Amino acid sequence: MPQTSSVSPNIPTINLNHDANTDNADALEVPTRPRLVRTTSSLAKSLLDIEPLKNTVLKSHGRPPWYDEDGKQLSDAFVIGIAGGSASGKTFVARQILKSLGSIPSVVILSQDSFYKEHSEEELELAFANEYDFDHPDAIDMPMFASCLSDLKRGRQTNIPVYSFQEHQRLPEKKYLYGASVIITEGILALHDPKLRSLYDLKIFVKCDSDLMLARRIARDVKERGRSVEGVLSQYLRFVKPSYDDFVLPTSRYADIIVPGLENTVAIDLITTHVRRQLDERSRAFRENIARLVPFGRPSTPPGDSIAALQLRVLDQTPQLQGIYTILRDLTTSKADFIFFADRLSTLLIEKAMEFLPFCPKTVETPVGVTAVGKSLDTTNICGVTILRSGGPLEQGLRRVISDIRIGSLLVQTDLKTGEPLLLQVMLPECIRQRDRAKDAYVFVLDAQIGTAATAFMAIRVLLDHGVQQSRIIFVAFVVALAGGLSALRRAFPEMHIVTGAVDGVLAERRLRIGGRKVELAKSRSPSLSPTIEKKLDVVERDMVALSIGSAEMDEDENVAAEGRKIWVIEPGLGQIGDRYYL
Ligand SMILES: Nc1ncnc2c1ncn2[C@@H]1O[C@H](COP(=O)(O)OP(=O)(O)O)[C@@H](O)[C@H]1O
Ligand SMILES: O=c1ccn([C@@H]2O[C@H](COP(=O)(O)O)[C@@H](O)[C@H]2O)c(=O)[nH]1
Repeated sequence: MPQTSSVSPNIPTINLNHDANTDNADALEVPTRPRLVRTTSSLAKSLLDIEPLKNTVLKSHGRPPWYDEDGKQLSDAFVIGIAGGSASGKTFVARQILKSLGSIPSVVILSQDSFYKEHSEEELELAFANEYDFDHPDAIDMPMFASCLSDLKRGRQTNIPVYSFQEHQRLPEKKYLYGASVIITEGILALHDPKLRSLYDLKIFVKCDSDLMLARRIARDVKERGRSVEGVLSQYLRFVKPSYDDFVLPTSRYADIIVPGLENTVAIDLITTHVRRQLDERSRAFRENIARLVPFGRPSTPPGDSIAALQLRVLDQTPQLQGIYTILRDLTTSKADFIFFADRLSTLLIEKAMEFLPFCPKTVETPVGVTAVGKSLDTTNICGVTILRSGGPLEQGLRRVISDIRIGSLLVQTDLKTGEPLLLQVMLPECIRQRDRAKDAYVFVLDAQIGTAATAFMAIRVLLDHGVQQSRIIFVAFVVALAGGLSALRRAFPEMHIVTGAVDGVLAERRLRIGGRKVELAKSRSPSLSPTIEKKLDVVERDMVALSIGSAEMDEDENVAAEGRKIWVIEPGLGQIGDRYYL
C-alpha cells in the first residue's frame, strides 16, 4: 500500500475579497479606504502564509476587464470540474492547480459539498447513526449546483448554500460569490450530472487506491468532521464504497485527464499550462480599444450638441454653481475650502440625481387640519456604490439627502503594466448582493469624474452582473470630459443616467516618467511660476499620479522609467479630487 503523506501543501492564495464576502452589513456601510495597496511581492509573501478557503473568491492581483467596448461580457469564466472518490485528493489537486497558476486574476474553488440537500428530522437521525446515504447522486441538489455554477461561469453573482458536516445539515445563511475568472469545482459526483458536465471547460478525475482513500478518510473524518472510527468504517462499507463503484468511478470516462491521487505534479503542470494558455487567449486590451473607438483629446462637436447626444443631466449653470466650480478648480484653494465646497456641490448633484427615483403620491394631513397631496419615496432598495477613493467626496451629499442609505464600494486601480483597470475589491450593499433584490434596486454610482470612462465601464458591468437594471443606475460625477470615453460609455449603456455639474472639453495625454520611486509629470511649466505655486503643483502632480495609477505600487520596469507612462487628464478639470479632499 502506498504511504500517505502528512505534509500539507504550501498554498499561495490570499482572499482580498474576504471582507466583501461577509454578510456583515455594517462592513458595507462604512467601506474602508485603503490608502496603500500592498505590492505584488508582499502579496505573494502573504499568499504563501494563508490557507485557501473553499467557496471564496481568491484574488492575487485584481481582475482585468471581462467585457468589451459594448459593455458585453467577452468570455465566460474558465471552469474546471474535478471528480474522484472521497479523500482521493480532489481538494489537494484543486489547490495545487491554484498554486501553480500563480498570478492569475481571481479564482474560486467551488465545493460540491455545499449542495447537499436540506435534511428532515428523520434523515438527520439516520445521518447521525451513519445510516444515511450521502454518496448517492440523489443526496446532492444537482439543479441548484448547476444553476449556481452557471451564474458564476457567466460572470453573474451567486448565493450558494452553506453546509455543515458536523450537523449534517444545510445552514440558514448563504454565501455570496462574485467575480471569479477561474472556477474549480470539486466533488465526488462533479462529473455525474450532464448539465454540470456541459459547464466544464476541463474535466479531471482523480484516481486513487481504495485503501489509501479509506485511510485518509478515517484520519480526516475523525479529526475534522467529529466522527468515530467505527462510524466512518460502517458508513464506508455500507454506502461510500458501493457508491464509488456504482456512480463515482464510472464518471471517469467523461474526464479529459485522469490524475493520480498521489505524486501528481507532472499532471498538475500539464493542466496549468493548458489553463494559462486558455486565459491568455481571453485577455484583451480594453482601455486602448475605447481610445481607438472614440479618439481622446479635444471634442470634435460643439459642447451643446455633445451634451444632448450623450443625454447628460447637467446642473443649471447658475452664477452660484459657477462660483463653486471656480473655487474647486482653483489650485490655491485651501483644503478646508475644498472640502466645504465639494460637500455643497455633492448635495446639489445628488438632489438632481434624485429626479430619477420613483416617488409615489402620498396624502398627508397638515397641522391646520387640511389634507395635502404630495409625494413619498420608499428607500429600501436605494443604495450607493462609491468608486474608491475619488468617489468618496460625493458620499457626504448622498447621506445628507438620504440619511439611512447603504453605501458600498468598488476599488478599481490601473495596472501599471497594461494600463488596464483592475477590479481589486467589491463591497456591495445587501440589496445588490441578493439577486432577487438587485433587479428592484436603484443605485447611485459615485465617482469624481469620467475621463477615459474605463472605471465607469467596470463599475456598471459589476452592477449589471448582479442583475441591477441599467435604467436604475444613476452615475454621479463632479466633472466629465467630452472628448474622453464618455461617448463609448453612453453607447454601451444607453439607459443609465449620468448626472454632473461640469462638462470639460479636453482629455489630455500626459506622460508619467517613473524612475525608481520618483514620478514626474512631463508637462512643461511656465518659468514665471512662483515658488508657492510650484510647490502646490508638485502636490497636485503627485496627486494626479495617484489618480492615474491609483495607490498601486509603482513597478520598476526600465522601459517605462525611460519613456514614461501614458495617462489621461481632464482639462481644465479639478485635479485629483479624492486626494485634494482627503489628503
Ligand atoms: N497528492 C497528494 N500527496 C500527498 N497527500 C495528499 C495528496 N492528495 C491528497 N492528499 C492528502 O489526503 C487527504 C485527503 O485529500 P483531499 O484533497 O482533502 O481529498 P478529497 O477532497 O478528495 O476528499 C488530505 O490530508 C490531503 O493532504
Ligand atoms: O453530512 C455529510 C455529508 C457528506 N458526507 C460524506 O462526505 C463525502 C464527500 O466529501 P469529500 O470531501 O469528497 O470526501 C461523501 O463520501 C459522504 O459520505 C458525510 O459523511 N456527511
